[in-house]
Amino acid sequence: MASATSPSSSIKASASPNGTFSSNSNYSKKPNRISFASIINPNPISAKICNSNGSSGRSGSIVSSGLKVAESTGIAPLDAKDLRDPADSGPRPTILVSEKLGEAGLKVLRGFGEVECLYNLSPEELREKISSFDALIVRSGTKVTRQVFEAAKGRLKVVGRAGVGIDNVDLPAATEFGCLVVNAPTANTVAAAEHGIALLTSMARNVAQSDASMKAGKWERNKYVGVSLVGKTLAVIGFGKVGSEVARRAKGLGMHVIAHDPYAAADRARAMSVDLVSFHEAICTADFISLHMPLTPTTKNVFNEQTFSKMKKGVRIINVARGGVIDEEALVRALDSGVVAQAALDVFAEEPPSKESKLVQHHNVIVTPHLGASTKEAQEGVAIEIAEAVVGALNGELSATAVNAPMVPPEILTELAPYVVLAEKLGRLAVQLVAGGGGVQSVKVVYRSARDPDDLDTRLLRAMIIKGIIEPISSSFVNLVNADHMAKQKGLRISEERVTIDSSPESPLDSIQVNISNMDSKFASAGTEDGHISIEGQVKDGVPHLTCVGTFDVDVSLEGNVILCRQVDQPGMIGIVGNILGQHNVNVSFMSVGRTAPRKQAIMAIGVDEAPRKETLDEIGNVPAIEEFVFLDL
Ligand SMILES: NC(=O)C1=CN([C@@H]2O[C@H](COP(=O)(O)OP(=O)(O)OC[C@H]3O[C@@H](n4cnc5c(N)ncnc54)[C@H](O)[C@@H]3O)[C@@H](O)[C@H]2O)C=CC1
Ligand SMILES: O=C(O)C(=O)COP(=O)(O)O
Repeated sequence: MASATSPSSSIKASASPNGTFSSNSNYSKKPNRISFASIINPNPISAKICNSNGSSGRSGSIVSSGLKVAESTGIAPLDAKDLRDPADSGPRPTILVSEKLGEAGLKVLRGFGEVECLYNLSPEELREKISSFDALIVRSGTKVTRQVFEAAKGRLKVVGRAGVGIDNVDLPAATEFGCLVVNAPTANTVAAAEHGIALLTSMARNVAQSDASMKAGKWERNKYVGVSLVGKTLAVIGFGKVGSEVARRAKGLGMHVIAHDPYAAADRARAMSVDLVSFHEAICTADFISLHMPLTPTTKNVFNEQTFSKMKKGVRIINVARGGVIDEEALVRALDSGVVAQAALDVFAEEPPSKESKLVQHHNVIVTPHLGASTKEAQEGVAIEIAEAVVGALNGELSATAVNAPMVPPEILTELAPYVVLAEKLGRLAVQLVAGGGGVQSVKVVYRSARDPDDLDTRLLRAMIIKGIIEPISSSFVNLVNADHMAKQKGLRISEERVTIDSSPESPLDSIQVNISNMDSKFASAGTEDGHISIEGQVKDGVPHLTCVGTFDVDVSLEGNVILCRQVDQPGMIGIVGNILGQHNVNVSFMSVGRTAPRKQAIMAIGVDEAPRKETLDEIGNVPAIEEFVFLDL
C-alpha cells in the first residue's frame, strides 16, 4: 500500500512557526499587505486586495483581470469618480498625507480612500498613527525611518514621495517590509531648475542683500556691484532632469556650460552643446557650480575642505539639490577665506537649519527654505503624479515610478501575466514535493523561449517563484518588492538559465522549469538522475499547466489542486482512481498519464477542484497498483 504523502501534514510539523500550514493562496490570511501576485493573477477569486481587518475591501471589479491591471500600469490620468466601484462596500484604504499636498492630488486620493491630512506630526506621533494607514504620502520634511515601518506592523503598503528625492525614506527598510516606495520624478523638474536660475542670477547681482539694505533705509549702490554671467563657465554637477534644464537656461544667459555626471549619456550633453567633464575638471575650471545630484552615500559631503581647496578662487556655488552633499562647516571656512565668493542655498543638511547657523547668517550667502519645488504649477503636478501612483499601487498595479521594485512596462506585464501565475504555482508545487517541506537552499530556474535572452525580463517571474517557494513553508509575506531580500534572508539561492529554443517568438516563453537541488522528494518520481526535484510548466490558452514531473511528461491544468500518482501502467487505472474520487464527491477537472514505456511505470496527474479528505486519499493509496502518490495544494 502506498501511503498518502500530504504536504500539509509534514510541513505543519516542521516549518511553520505558528504550527499551522499556511495554505496561502487565500491572501486574506495575510491581511496587511498588498500582494502583487494576487494582483496579476487572472483568477478573479484570488485577485483581491486585503484590508487591515482581513476582509478584501477591493475585489474583482477593479483588479479582477491581470490584463486590465497591466493595461493601466502606465500612469494614465484618473478621474476620481471612476476610482472605486460604487457596489464595493468594503472598507476603503486609508491614506495619511503628512505634508502639504496640492488639492488636485487630494481629490484623486479622496475618490479612492479615506484621506487624513496631518501636517507637522512629530516622529513619535507618526509612529503612533502609522499602523492605521495603508499608504503614507510625504514630501521632504517627513523622515520615514525603519522605526516607522516597524510601527506600521505590516499595514503600510505604499509610501508616496510627492517629489523627487527619496533620501528621507529608509529604502532598505521599506524593501524588507515589502512596502512599495513610489515618487513623483517629473512634475517639479522645471520648478527646481527655475529656482536654480533664480538663485544664480540673484546671487550674482546681490538682489537679496540689496533688498534687505533698502528695506533698512539704505541706498548702497557701490556696495552691491555684482558679477556678470555672460561668458562665465557654469559647472552643472548631476546632469539629470533638473541639471540639464538648468544647463539649457544657463546657455540662454550666454554662459559656457560644462557638466559632470558619471552616468549621463555623452550624446545627450553634446546635443545641448554641454561638455561632459571629470569631477576634477568641473570644480577646478568653473566660475559657478550648480549642484543637481541626489544625496547618496557617495555624494554625501562630496563638497568638502579638500574639494573647496581645488576650486578657482572666487567661485560661486548654487545648491538646489540636497544640503547633505556639502560639508557645511567647510563651506563656511571657504567663504571666510574667500575661496568661495558666494553661495546660494535652497537646501540644508538639517532642515530647518538652526537659527544660529553660521552658514545661513553669512553675509555672502543667500538662502531660501527649500523652495525649489514650490510653484503652484509644480505642486499641483506633483500632487496628481503621486496620487495616481499611490492609487495605482494600492490597486496592485506595478508602478512606473517605483523606487524599490522593478518597473515593468505595461506591454511586458500583459504578456507575462499568465506566466507570473505559472511561476508562483510551480514554486508552490516544487516546495511541497520536498521531503519534510523545508530546508530548500538552492533553486535553479530554466526558462525556455524562442526569444533572445535579452528580451526576457525574468524579475517578475523569479519573484513569484520565490513567493511560491517561501510562503507555503513560513509565515513570511513575499511580494515583488521584497522577494530577492526574503530569498537572501532565508539562505535561498536562485539561479536562472535562459535557453533559446526553436519555436514561435510570439509568446515570451515556452516553458518554465523549477529545479530544487540536492533535496529528497516525498514523491520519488519527481526526482531526476542528478538528484534534483524537477517540475516544468507551460501556459496553454492562457492557463498554466504542469507539463513535466521529474522525467515524466504529464499535462494537467494548474487551476485547482493536483494529485500525482505513480503506478504500474495497466488498463483501468484512470477508472479506478476516478471512481474513488467520484464516490467521495471530489470533482476531477483534468487527468493526464505520462509513462516511461507501455505496461511499465506511469505517472497520473489528476486535477481536482476540492481537497480530498484523508479517507479518500487512503483509499487511493490502497489501490495495489499505486506505488506512491502525493496531494499538492495549490
Ligand atoms: N530643492 C528642491 O526643492 C528640489 C530638489 N531636487 C533635488 O535635485 C536633485 C536632482 O533631481 P533630478 O534632476 O530630478 O534627478 P535625476 O535623477 O534626474 O538627476 C540626478 C542626476 O545626478 C546624477 N548623479 C548621481 N550621482 C552623481 C555623482 N556622484 N556626481 C554627479 N552626478 C551624479 C545622476 O546620474 C542623474 O543624472 C535631487 O537631489 C532632488 O532631490 C529636485 C526637485 C526639487
Ligand atoms: O522633489 C524634491 O526632491 C524636493 O526636494 C522637493 O521637496 P518638497 O516636496 O518641496 O519638500
